[in-house]
Amino acid sequence: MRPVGSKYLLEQPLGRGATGTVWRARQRETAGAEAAVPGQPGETVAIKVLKEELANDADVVMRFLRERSVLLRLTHPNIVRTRDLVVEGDLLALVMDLVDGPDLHRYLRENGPFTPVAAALLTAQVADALAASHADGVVHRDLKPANVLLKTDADGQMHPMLTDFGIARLADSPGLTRTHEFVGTPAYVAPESAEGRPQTSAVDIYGAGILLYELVTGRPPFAGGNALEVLQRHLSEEPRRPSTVPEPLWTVIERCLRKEPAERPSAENLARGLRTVAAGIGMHSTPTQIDAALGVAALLAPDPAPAPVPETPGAAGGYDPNAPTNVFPHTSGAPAGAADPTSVLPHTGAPAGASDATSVLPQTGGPAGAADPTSVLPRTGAPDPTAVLPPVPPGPGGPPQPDGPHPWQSQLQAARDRNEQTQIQYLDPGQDPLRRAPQRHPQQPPQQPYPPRPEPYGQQPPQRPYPPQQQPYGQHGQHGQQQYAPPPQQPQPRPQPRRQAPRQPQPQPPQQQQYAPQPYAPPQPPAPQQPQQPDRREPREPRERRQRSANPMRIPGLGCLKGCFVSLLMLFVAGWLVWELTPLQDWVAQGKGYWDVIGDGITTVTDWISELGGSDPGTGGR
Ligand SMILES: Nc1ncnc2c1ncn2[C@@H]1O[C@H](COP(=O)(O)OP(=O)(O)OP(=O)(O)O)[C@@H](O)[C@H]1O
Repeated sequence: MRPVGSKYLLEQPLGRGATGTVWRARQRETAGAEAAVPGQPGETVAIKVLKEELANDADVVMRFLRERSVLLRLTHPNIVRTRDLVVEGDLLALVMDLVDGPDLHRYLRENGPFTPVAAALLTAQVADALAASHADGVVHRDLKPANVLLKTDADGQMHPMLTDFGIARLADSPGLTRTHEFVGTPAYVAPESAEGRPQTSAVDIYGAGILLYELVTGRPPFAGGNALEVLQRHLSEEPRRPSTVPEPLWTVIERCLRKEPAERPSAENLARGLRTVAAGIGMHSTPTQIDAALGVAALLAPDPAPAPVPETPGAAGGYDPNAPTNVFPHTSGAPAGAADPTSVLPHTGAPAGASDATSVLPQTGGPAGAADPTSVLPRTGAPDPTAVLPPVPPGPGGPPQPDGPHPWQSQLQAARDRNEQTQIQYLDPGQDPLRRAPQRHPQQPPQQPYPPRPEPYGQQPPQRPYPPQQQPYGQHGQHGQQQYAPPPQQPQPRPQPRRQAPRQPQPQPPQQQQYAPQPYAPPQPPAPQQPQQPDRREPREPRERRQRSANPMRIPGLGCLKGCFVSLLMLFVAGWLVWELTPLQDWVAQGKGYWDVIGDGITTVTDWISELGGSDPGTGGR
């Protein structure tokens, strides 16, 4: 068991993420006044120990200190509370409430998608948490199922708890993002983050839209392919409505996933809209509730003053001068200088004497032209591509100076260039040189050069096989958060056939029947496929089944049993013919040896020749 500071003992790792490892830990002593929750000796907590490379980054340490008061004061029933922040030597750790339950990512993997009602109600609570944090000026920026923990309360209900607030921002380091390419998860990244445009709290709404989509379908809308391809899809592809998503819920998802941040709803309106939808798509919805759900678009007004994300880590406000004294209580045993604020902060270039925590998230961006270092794609129209990486004052131990474009910039630019150069041309099959070659199967009609791509969501992961009366999420119209949470004592049954369902798609009754029988149009057919997927392979022609030879006498290379048998038969017959038709029998009877027989044969032939010569002397004498 490893101590963290003087107050905590790490007991057991709970999981590892991109930014660190989360441990189950125990409190040794009550923390000091600097902690938001002093805790009691023996209490169990969760501690996220940030990766060494983060802890060793002076810029990260500075922001860790600067934002501590923001993180510590962020409290909401759907936010995992940060109790304390520990800086000790080269260790940075966040002490949190321990949430005894799986994260949504794991839960989805193990239980399959949620019903639309359940997904809407769950996401509404996540939106509540976002509304609270946005009101406080804090943008999460890494919203994804893995960052939503499911907490089981005393009455056995589960609630979503948003965690990892501030971590994405802590990980925003020019040095780190240059060497580690990307902070964030491509499947959940908003287009403006991907492109390096200024970010606001609307990035969290985009994340909530992706999360909601994944809850009802089992997968995020833009997934598959490498990270770069996924980012491109965020930028250019419109999400399509899967047939299992009811229309009002799709209205919400679609609004959250708008490419233009200003068109996305505020977190507060999102929560309200989702509850309205949940009430109107249930099995027992009243006509009024159904009408309200169908008109949900009117509720989804954007945030008139979205919380901005500071563009440059070094330029965001200043640090709390009180913070070091609050945060370094455990450093007595640390190596000299390592945790000393005076040895860390000067390298960061942070303006000295900056004020309180509210200044951590300034209302204005950083220097013009600078962009968020977590941006992975170049800002459109930025005069200087290196502007993606803001200047960082050099200093011993400080992050390295940027000296060129971000690796992602070059990669994406190259990919874009490739895309622009590639012209899709549809060839007449008769003109296609590849098709002019002799055809193996001339009887087959020529195929289309680009057959339509199969609908990727055509095979939706199966929904939970709850009969309606067991649907824990189907009880709509009762807005209490307790209403839809699945009781953990009754783990969702997952009969074997469900697991196999994706491989053996069964004709299923439309999912909508389960929760919204009346108002919705029948599932729409998938939108026609854009023809710009040139790299889709044509489906392979089914191979002809190998057939056994119809000719029983065929001896392929004498390699088979039949061949051997026939060869033996032929040898036997040949042997018999030799025995019968040659003087072999006489020779054997006379006991002659092989060479005697040969010698006799030669003598016979020469005698016969000389006889021939002697019997026709006249011929020879003429
Ligand atoms: N407060 C907590 N209580 C209990 N378990 C937690 C807590 N916070 C995180 N975990 C668990 O720890 C594991 C790792 O969490 P972490 O946040 O590091 O992962 P991640 O979100 O995938 O990574 P990252 O956000 O750094 O990219 C997860 O499985 C999560 O369920």
